[in-house]
Amino acid sequence: MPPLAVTAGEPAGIGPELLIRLAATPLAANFIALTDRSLLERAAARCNLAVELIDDDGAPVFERRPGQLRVRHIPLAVPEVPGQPDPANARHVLATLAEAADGCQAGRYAAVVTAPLQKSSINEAGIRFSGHTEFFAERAGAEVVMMLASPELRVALATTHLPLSAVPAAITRDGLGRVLRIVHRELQAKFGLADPRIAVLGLNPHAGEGGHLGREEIDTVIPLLDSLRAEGLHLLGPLPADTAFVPNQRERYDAVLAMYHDQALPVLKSEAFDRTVNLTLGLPFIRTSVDHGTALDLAGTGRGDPSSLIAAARMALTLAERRRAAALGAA
Ligand SMILES: NC(=O)c1ccc[n+]([C@@H]2O[C@H](COP(=O)([O-])OP(=O)(O)OC[C@H]3O[C@@H](n4cnc5c(N)ncnc54)[C@H](O)[C@@H]3O)[C@@H](O)[C@H]2O)c1
Ligand SMILES: N[C@H](C(=O)O)[C@H](O)COP(=O)(O)O
Repeated sequence: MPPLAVTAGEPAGIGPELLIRLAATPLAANFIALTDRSLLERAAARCNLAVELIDDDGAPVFERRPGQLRVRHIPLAVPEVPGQPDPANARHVLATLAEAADGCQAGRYAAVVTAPLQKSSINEAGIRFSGHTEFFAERAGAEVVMMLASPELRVALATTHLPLSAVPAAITRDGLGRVLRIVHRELQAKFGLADPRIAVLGLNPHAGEGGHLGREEIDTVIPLLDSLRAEGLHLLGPLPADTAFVPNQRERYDAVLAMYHDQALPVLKSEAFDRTVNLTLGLPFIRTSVDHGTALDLAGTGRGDPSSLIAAARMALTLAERRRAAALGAA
């Protein structure tokens, strides 16, 4: 199988140090880091870890031993200062994402795993950018859905990185319908659920309280859910978001569709910050990521927790092996 591409994200964040910690694990996967080699050397020194960096020469990938990391060198514009993102490096960060996406599409990489980047720094370089999810969607020409998943809970988002004031207008019947179909299809394909049960949250408090606290549920969500149920999708809701995550509710669904970013991610991040993975549904390639940001307060200390990156790498490996087995079975 081709290697898994891993990006380092924001050079001044904890990403490069997390890549070094990932390389030190015995995880039975071949990785290729898409970043600047000297950035990784400095990160290894900060972590006090000896990692053998091997320049990628395009040769077939060897069996990786713990402590080894293959590197495709993509140069920084300026050396990093931990904790202080420099917009001069924004194009470097985007070049690593472009190589990851194009390499996955060309079959050079089996999947991409991304470390966190600093969205504000890319915007400060004058480049409009709202996240990896949107970048990869545009690069691949695909309609996608963001999902964050822990071993206990999966949450997909109807809207991602946009101001809260823009959310109600972004919840349309067509858009929500496309999102739900992608989530349904990907729960089948990626998680092996034949008849996935999706709980859809309301937008308003108490799912609109019968129209007294907002009409989006009555005007948009309920008619859509009714029509998708008639197509055979197994949908619950719209459920009031405040109680949708209590234990007896969780038994009723395989995934939740939240209307906006902060409606559901705090639940997941507060209970499983170290084992949640961000994955992009709908792409023609496999992409997983951490559930946290650049942690600028920890960058350079070597103390960032690599658990979410390791979980993301494990999930990417599982999904890539499953995809490969399905392709071989179909051949
Ligand atoms: N996948 C991504 O690229 C991604 C994900 C989330 C946030 N971000 C970006 O990261 C930047 C900073 O975001 P933020 O400050 O809201 O959140 P953050 O996750 O960077 O930090 C929040 C708190 O959690 C701690 N923390 C985060 N990850 C940790 C880890 N692995 N180990 C130990 N502690 C950790 C930090 O030290 C901080 O106290 C923003 O630009 C945001 O957009 C990127
Ligand atoms: N919404 C994500 C989170 O809160 O973890 C994060 O911002 C990363 O999104 P991208 O994978 O699109 O960069």
